Amino acid sequence: PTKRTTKDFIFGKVIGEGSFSTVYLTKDIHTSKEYAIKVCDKRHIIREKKTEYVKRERDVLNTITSAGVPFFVKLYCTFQDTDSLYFVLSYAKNGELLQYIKQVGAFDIESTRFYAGEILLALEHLHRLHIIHRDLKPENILLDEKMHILITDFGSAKIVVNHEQQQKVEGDSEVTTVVQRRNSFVGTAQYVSPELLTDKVAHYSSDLWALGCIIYQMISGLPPFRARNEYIIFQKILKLDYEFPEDFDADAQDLVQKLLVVNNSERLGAQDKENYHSIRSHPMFAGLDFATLSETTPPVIS
Ligand SMILES: NC(=O)Nc1ccc2c(c1)=C(Cc1cc(-c3cccc(C(=O)NCCN4CCCCC4)c3)c[nH]1)C(=O)N=2
Repeated sequence: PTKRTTKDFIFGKVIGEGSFSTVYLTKDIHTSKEYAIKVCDKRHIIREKKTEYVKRERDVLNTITSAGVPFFVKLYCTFQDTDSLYFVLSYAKNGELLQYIKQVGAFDIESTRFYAGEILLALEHLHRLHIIHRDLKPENILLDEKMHILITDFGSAKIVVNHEQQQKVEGDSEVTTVVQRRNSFVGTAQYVSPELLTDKVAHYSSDLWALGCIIYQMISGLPPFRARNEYIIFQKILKLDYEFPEDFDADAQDLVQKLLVVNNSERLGAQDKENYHSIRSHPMFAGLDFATLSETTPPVIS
């Protein structure tokens, strides 16, 4: 197939902003299909030394798209011009999960169970592909026209090469990258796991920590670790300094407490192999049919 160019698309409104990218709603002039095009500014990427991140995002998106697993944005094609790189991605008509949490303030337990279940299935697919997301948060969990999730933004993802549970980031460049990443965690500090703050090691269970934070936020409306600046948030994370509101669902509280464990190897699911059966079997998910979830009509968020 011939390489696409911007002339093949009608660019619409901005639907996402990153530190060196902007996401536009677009329409393919040949098929009238809608896509999201992520436009990355080449000069900014080079100046901020982010070329490795962009290459990794492309590689991870290619791996996920080729695997044909549900619950992730797909990468349809890429192209570039003098100034920019273009990623043509799935358009998630209903936007970010975060906007729904803000709109309704707190999900009922049925919606929380459903979306926590879809996120868990997505993490099983991702981790089976030996990929750690490392920046999972409600802004990166999108909702398609049927209100199923599509996870996006793999700029911070890690491809686990030694297939161990733990990916030791070796060499100064990695440590520097992680430190830079920690600094670049502005706005997402609330979901970062203790191990990413201390020994700079990426684990599959780092994504399970983020799941715990997201379940807490779906029910209470806010993330568990909150403060007026990142440094205090990091301190609270390392001290496990958070509380549950009075009326927090008991099963959800028990699951969150078993995911928000400082020692990542003791986190629920951390020792599971094929799938996260320890988490699937938690009372929070009683009655949820994981095998048919992606074909089930989602509950109306309320
Ligand atoms: N960093 C990234 O990779 N970012 C990406 C990548 C791919 C991608 C991406 C971001 C998308 C973001 C997106 C944003 C939106 C969107 C933006 C603004 C408004 C709305 C919107 O109003 N949706 C209707 C539902 N809302 C729900 C919340 C209350 C008001 C009504 C959607 C739709 N999709 C997308 O569709 N595809």
